[in-house]
Amino acid sequence: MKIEVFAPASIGNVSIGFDVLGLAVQPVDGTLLGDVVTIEGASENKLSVVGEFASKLPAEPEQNIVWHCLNLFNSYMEKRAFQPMPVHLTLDKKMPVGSGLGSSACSVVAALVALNVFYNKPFDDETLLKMMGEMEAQISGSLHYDNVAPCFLGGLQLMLPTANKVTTTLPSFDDHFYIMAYPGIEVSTKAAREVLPDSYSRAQAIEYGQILASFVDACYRKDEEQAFAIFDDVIAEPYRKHLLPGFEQARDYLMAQGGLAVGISGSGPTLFCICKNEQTANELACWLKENYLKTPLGFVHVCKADTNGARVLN
Ligand SMILES: Nc1ncnc2c1ncn2[C@@H]1O[C@H](COP(=O)(O)OP(=O)(O)O)[C@@H](O)[C@H]1O
Ligand SMILES: N[C@@H](CCOP(=O)(O)O)C(=O)O
Repeated sequence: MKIEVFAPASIGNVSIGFDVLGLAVQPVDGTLLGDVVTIEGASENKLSVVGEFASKLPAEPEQNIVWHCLNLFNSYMEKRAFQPMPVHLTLDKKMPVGSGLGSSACSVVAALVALNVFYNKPFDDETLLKMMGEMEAQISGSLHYDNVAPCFLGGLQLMLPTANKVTTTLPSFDDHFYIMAYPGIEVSTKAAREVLPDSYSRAQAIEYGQILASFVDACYRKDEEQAFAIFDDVIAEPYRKHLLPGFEQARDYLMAQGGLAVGISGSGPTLFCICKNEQTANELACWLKENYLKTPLGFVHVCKADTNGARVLN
């Protein structure tokens, strides 16, 4: 039996919900923007890494997060007195690393979903999410679910403060277009977390809470005007924007040309821009290709919300 699982790219934070809001996205042209993990039985555990961005990962398979996922999954199996089997995992690394597109989350989610399907789903979604969070924390230095949750479950996910339920799906603006512009340079999530202040003022806390609450309320009422009226990232963008060459100029241009909102996807350097109609999205995508990309590895995709999340391909 051979199982192939795809896990999509995501926008961490979505500007206004630092560590607590995330949206899965898929290009409208059908490109698979995400990682694919294939699993099959084998005589011993093995990980092969292929794909466009395979060379950007550690050469030793044991240092790949997919290998850590296998070990973690097997330890959960043993705790439940299930006997894990040796498997051959193949990671098709389609996602650039350190991109702000939730690249490590794609590998983590695809690997853990593939393992769970291979063993006929011994673990429920909540248990899998906890495993995914643990793996993401290992890479970025602290626990945040805003990439793994949308990547796994699809759509717009709001992380909850409760212990027994990690995330809930918000009604998203599914008709809108999300332009994703990856400039082709790397920004490490761990390093981009280290530039943030340890504490924020009372005024900043009030502003953050008010903007996020206003957006969530608007999602439920499909009130686009309220949702995007104030879409300011007061937690991360002011401290991270210097890591993204040309971000401020691009944001100002895109907003002046009809973008509804512009922000840093995850910890960057990918920029996202939300548009109401496809023609504007295509025009702004062309401008970003010419003005925001820094190396030949960069790309721009016009996307929609991916409401499916991780899925078996075959
Ligand atoms: N399968 C994998 N996918 C992505 N990164 C991986 C993987 N395995 C190990 N890594 C390492 O984890 C780190 C991921 O960096 P990070 O900035 O968190 O990426 P991203 O923001 O794109 O998720 C890099 O040092 C990378 O070498
Ligand atoms: N909330 C995190 C999101 C990181 O996303 P990534 O795609 O850059 O890994 C943060 O902003 O640190």
